[in-house]
Amino acid sequence: MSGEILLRAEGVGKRFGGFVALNGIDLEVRAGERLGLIGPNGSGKSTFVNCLGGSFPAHEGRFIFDGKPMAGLAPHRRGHLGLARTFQLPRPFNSLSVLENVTVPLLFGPARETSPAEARARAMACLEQVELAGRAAQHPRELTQVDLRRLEIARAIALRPRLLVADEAMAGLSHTEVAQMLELLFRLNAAGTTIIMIEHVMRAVREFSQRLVVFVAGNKIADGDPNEVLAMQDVEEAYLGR
Ligand SMILES: Nc1ncnc2c1ncn2[C@@H]1O[C@H](COP(=O)(O)OP(=O)(O)OP(=O)(O)O)[C@@H](O)[C@H]1O
Repeated sequence: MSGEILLRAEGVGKRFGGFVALNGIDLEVRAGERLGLIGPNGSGKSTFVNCLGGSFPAHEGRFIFDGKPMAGLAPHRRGHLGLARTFQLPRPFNSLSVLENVTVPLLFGPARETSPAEARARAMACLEQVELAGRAAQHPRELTQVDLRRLEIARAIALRPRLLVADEAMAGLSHTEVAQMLELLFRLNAAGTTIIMIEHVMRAVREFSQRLVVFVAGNKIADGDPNEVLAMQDVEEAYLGR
């Protein structure tokens, strides 16, 4: 099921002033894998994803994605290479329709050679994948929380990423909605997308992850089988606060 190494983080470190947000993180993700990344608030999960996506540079270490070092590449170039993410707080263009929200990145993003008609068709296919096609003409403010998160995923998968990082896609959703989002992420994974799930909803992480990584205070303290990792005493103490 899992293949070659798609992403390798080597000694990634990030400081904000004197504060160490990430401390020499080593991590490998295999193609096709479903990886869960958990940790208490402020443990560095989003900082790791921001460094990976190129929002800001790591102070030390490097990311190698699909065999290519990512240092110095702007976020849109990384998107072009097959990296995508969703954000904790969905940030759609509120003045555009749902369909336009997915079309625009295709027209003006790295794949801007796409014609408007092709972009529209591909955007519609993405909306179908996330079961939002029926709301294509609506505006984001008319969407429920779960549909906003579906839209966030549709925008992220528009460029057909090899790796999708879902950053707290379940936050604020009901039990049923969490199940629906899980089903969607499983489907994307089955279609070949490698997924890193950053999540506080433990039920979802347990069900989804083939492997679990734990960050605490900028350090990776565990990396392995989810049940074994969750049973580790320092994970319980640090993460679950016992
Ligand atoms: N741009 C920034 N400037 C200064 N400090 C920052 C910045 N971004 C993050 N931090 C700090 O780095 C630490 C790690 O934050 P990060 O958002 O990566 O944690 P997280 O594990 O994603 O937390 P959460 O689960 O709450 O989203 C926190 O102490 C945070 O305050």
